[in-house]
Amino acid sequence: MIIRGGNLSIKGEVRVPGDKSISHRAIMIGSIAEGKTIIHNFLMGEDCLSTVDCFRKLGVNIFISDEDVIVEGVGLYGLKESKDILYVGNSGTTIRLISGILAGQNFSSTITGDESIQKRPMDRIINPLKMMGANISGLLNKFPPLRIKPTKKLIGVEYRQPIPSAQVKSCILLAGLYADSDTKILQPSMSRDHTERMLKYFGANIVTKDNEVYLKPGNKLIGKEIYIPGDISSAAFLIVGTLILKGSKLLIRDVGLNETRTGILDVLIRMGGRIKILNERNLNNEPVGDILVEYSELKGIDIKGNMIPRLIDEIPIIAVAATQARGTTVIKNAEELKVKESNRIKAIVNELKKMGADIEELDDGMIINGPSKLRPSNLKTYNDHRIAMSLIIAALSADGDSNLQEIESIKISFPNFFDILKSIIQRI
Ligand SMILES: O=C(O)C1=C[C@@H](OP(=O)(O)O)[C@@H](O)[C@H](O)C1
Ligand SMILES: C=C(OP(=O)(O)O)C(=O)O
Repeated sequence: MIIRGGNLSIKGEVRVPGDKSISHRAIMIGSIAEGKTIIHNFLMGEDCLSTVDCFRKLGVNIFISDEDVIVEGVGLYGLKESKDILYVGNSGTTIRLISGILAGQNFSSTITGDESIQKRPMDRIINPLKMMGANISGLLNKFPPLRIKPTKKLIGVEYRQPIPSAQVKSCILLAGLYADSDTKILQPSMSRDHTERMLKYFGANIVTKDNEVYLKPGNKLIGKEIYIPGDISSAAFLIVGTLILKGSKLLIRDVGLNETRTGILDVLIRMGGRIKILNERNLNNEPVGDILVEYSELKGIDIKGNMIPRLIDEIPIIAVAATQARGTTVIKNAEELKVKESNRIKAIVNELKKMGADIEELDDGMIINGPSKLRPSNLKTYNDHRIAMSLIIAALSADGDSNLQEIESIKISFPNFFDILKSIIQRI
């Protein structure tokens, strides 16, 4: 696809599609709750549709109409064995969270996904699930396909997470619902807490204190009505586009502002970004608000430590912002980026370098010196949605035509990305 950059600004008011993490959890927790769950503003991205497909295969009725989804929950013990292998497509969240639920069932399951999923590490869930008594194995004990068989009983676990992963935490908590004793998770630093919030909203006995989560199994989960806020990870591309394209100003309405996800806003504000939060409120146990952003002169900063899990998926687009910032941006402690849909450190460094950015790869991050005038280039997306959208924003700021290969992955998390962009981009 050709992206024509140069002399552009972003103007207007938009909503981004529903949050991907919360959409997955609404299907999963709705499926094992009793009664109906009605989900508004569900993300119709391919990853969340993979979750829908898996739970349908497990015998759950899920009805999709426009943006609403109705899940007829079957209760904790109402899932049925799937005749087919469960296929999660490109979705790490699906395979890791569903494994926690399947570990507690009295039937066997096999789960796999696309080429990228087959290379992503699953020992991080296999090990704690085994500590809980689960009968789970993977290829070389690490990779999909995962095979989960019934176990006599699951026991609660006290698990100290070696890395701050929300997918691993959620997997253990979902398995913990089926255990016959309490589960406690100690996180090295706080990762996104949507599972904890939603389980509580559905009636689970779950408490978070500092970086620790306690779950007492035994409560029934009861179906609910859920309004899913806009995905801050999708909003991030529009926010950075607005910050770096001269004369831009954008209002993004109804975005999820959960503190475990707003690292991107904290960092961009520290870089000098003019960003305001308006109309803050609560939607089914999740904070939501509007984000007003304007073109800004950015400066380089250091991004590391506990901040990383709060913006892990936004690092590629932060790298794009950093190429336009005065001074040096150093991103460290982000080695997790190497085991996402692609090696996102290598991917974004290679492609931004082609565009003329002064950027250096580190083992756990990158160093970017700015500002650089980016030039149009022939760019690869590594079949990774976040790399594709980050490069499109970079290409919009370059004078001339860039050519991007393999952009279909954008449908994973932001299916109407181009429609939204077209509605707010102005040629000047
Ligand atoms: O729990 C979730 O919904 C997610 C957690 C993060 O992964 P990790 O838990 O592997 O850090 C994130 O990168 C992913 O996009 C979604
Ligand atoms: C890493 C991501 O998702 P997942 O782990 O669910 O594939 C992402 O959306 O950036």
